[in-house]
Amino acid sequence: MRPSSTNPALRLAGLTKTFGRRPVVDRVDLEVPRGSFFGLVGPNGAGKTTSLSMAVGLLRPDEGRAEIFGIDVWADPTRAKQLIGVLPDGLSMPERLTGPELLRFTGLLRGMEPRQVERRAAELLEILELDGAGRTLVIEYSTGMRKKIGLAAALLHAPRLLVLDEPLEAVDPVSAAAIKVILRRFVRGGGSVVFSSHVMAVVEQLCDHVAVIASGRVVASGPLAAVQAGLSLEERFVSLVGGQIPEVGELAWLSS
Ligand SMILES: Nc1ncnc2c1ncn2[C@@H]1O[C@H](COP(=O)(O)OP(=O)(O)OP(=O)(O)O)[C@@H](O)[C@H]1O
Repeated sequence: MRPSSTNPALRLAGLTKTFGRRPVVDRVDLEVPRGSFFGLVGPNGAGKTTSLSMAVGLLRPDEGRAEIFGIDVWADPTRAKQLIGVLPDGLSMPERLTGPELLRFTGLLRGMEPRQVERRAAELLEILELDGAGRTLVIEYSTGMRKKIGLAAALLHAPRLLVLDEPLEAVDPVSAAAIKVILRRFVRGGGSVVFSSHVMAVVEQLCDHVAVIASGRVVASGPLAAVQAGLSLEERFVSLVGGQIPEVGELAWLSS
């Protein structure tokens, strides 16, 4: 099975999710072109994680569609999920396994050949500097180590699209550099990446496309330079989202 050659890597159309009475994702339309490095930014609670969860088949939308290379994620999840690697927020994964065991488990679940799993797992553990923790259970991992093993699990089957929720959060600078190298190489090799981040500098450094989401709506989307509109991404973000630095003068008790 080959993904159709004309469809974007990811297309969200009218994606909507309501919790309680409030739509937290409100008719989101988004296109991630194939071969792009796509950044999704937005304030806390904007709906990034909820959108990405619906996009990859982890959370059922109330309305709208999510397509991966033209395949409807909710109508044909098996085909769609073969094409993606996902690093979800919060990362629920089997924790009473070591890193190598977790990758073996993931690879075999994906139907991979055991020797291929071993080979790729060893390479990923080494480049992500997790090989020294070969006997440590994932439950004992630090937050950054969990991100890294989650990323390794997402990469193992060589997907065509990576969907990553804050992949660099809590990751040390050396590992962050390794992750950036891996992701750039993945895109150079024809893969597509969409990731959420709060770090505008990282998005500017890595991405060729970006979307800004606020209160569940996409307020800007397209090639990075077009969205920036001559400003830094941070300035543009603040102007789009309408943020103001809050008054903190009342916290007098913080002064000694
Ligand atoms: N399961 C849930 N039940 C009720 N409300 C939820 C649920 N999941 C998310 N929300 C709400 O939906 C809104 C969007 O949350 P979401 O996690 O998608 O935002 P986000 O943009 O990823 O935020 P952050 O940048 O802080 O991670 C928030 O107001 C959140 O409280």
